[in-house]
Amino acid sequence: MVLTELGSKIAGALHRMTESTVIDEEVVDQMVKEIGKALIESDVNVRLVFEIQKKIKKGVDFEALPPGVNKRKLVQNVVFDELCNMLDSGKEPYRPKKGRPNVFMFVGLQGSGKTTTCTKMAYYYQKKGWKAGLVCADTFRAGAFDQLRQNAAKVKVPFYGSYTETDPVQIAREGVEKFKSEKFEIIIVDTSGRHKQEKALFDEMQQVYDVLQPNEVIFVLDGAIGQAAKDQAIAFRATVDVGSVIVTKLDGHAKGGGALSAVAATQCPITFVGLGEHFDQFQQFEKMSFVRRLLGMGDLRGLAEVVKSHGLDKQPELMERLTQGLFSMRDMRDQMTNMMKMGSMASILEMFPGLSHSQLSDADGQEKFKVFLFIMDSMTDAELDHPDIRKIMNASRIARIAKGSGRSSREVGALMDVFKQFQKTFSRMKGRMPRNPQDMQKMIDPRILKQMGGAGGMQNMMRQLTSQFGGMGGMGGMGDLFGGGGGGMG
Ligand SMILES: Nc1nc2c(ncn2[C@@H]2O[C@H](COP(=O)(O)OP(=O)(O)OP(=O)(O)O)[C@@H](O)[C@H]2O)c(=O)[nH]1
Repeated sequence: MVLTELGSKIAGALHRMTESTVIDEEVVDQMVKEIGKALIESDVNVRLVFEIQKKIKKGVDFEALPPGVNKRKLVQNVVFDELCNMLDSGKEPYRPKKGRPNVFMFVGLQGSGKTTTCTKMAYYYQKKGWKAGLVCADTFRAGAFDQLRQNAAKVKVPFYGSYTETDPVQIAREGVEKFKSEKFEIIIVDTSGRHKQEKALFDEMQQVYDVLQPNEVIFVLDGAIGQAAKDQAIAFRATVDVGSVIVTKLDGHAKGGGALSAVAATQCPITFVGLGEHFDQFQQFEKMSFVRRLLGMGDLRGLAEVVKSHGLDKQPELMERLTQGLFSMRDMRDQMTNMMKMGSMASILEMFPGLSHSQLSDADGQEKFKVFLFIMDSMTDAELDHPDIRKIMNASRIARIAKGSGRSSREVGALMDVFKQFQKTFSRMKGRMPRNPQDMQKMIDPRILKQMGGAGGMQNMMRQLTSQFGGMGGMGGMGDLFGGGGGGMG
């Protein structure tokens, strides 16, 4: 889970603020204090935290507000914006281009997760239909060749390396030339992360860089180091032209907020984050999506990507029913089976509005899901297909299912709770998503609409969203998120 603790603390502070009967300066001050404390605990630089606090307070200057403004919404929006600003590097990373070679050189200290991340990125692009290849130019660490080769084999990405060649520059050049000649589009070069001396490491990096002239140098950074990330990023950038950063190990590390904000402060865009050891525990980093997930607001864009990359959008019947708010236990079983194939559940669940800070997010989703699948295997067809299984559940059914699956009645109850959450999420989708820009316009607060550049700006945004989700059902618009018509996640 991405920074669960930080997210739930900030979301908690916001929630307490919105629950107050009157929203005045005192209430906002308390919320700002709590948010600051949560950020500092996540190792965000103290000075930056003070700045954020000041900006939030300035942004919610009640005295300057015209009457009738919804203070709760305003405060929420200001906090959201300031968190996004904290993660904004202000620079755009290199965007690979289809149909031509895009060479990425990975740099980073040993143990940062560089080799794993090379594989994750190759796999990420391969799943999206790009022709990706991996080159091992780490000749210093004895096991590096085998590690990358085995990783590459696991995700079925072509690999280039040499057991015998000791010159990293030579291998990098040969590997990249080979992949270029075979019309590979994403060519990823893993370089060494350690040397006897730091200078030797930086010299080697520079030599590989000079020869390859990569399209982008990606600096891989361990998120667990918190705000110390700033010095590391600056040191690497002083040697090679680092274009972007991938922050790893954001799963379960309390200091992740510090690392992310520190990197942004160096004006290096973060492109992806690593969320576990699995090759698909890897997500594109986009500040607004990230903050939405952090605060438990869900992330439609990320969800759309997952839906698409796992072919869920190609199950029209299911999608049609989901968008009508119909969701049976069998549907949940099918989806859990699909999701099990993808590694940890946590990163998927946090994309669901309302599930982000749920009981499932903290625990190891995989293990819990296995138990749930055992339990569902002991249900009858009538139970699995019932439009609302909770209506027919009673003590004797629960006891029968528990006995049949070898689990406890409490675990059957927990499954029913999770089912309720899924059902709630999907029923919220029902009929909520507008099908065209005009409908959407009516739903949006006029001040926010103004910020979006008025009706024209919003239509532009809708068009962008349509093209983003366009391949998912052919009908266009976010209403097609799940391939069906009319639904949405509001
Ligand atoms: N929890 C977690 N572990 C990760 C993540 N990324 C990598 N790791 C683990 O971190 C450890 C080091 O990763 P490597 O990929 O071998 O690191 P490296 O930077 O290539 O190391 P050198 O080759 O020695 O330079 C491995 O155990 C990885 O499984 C992540 O996002 N989350």
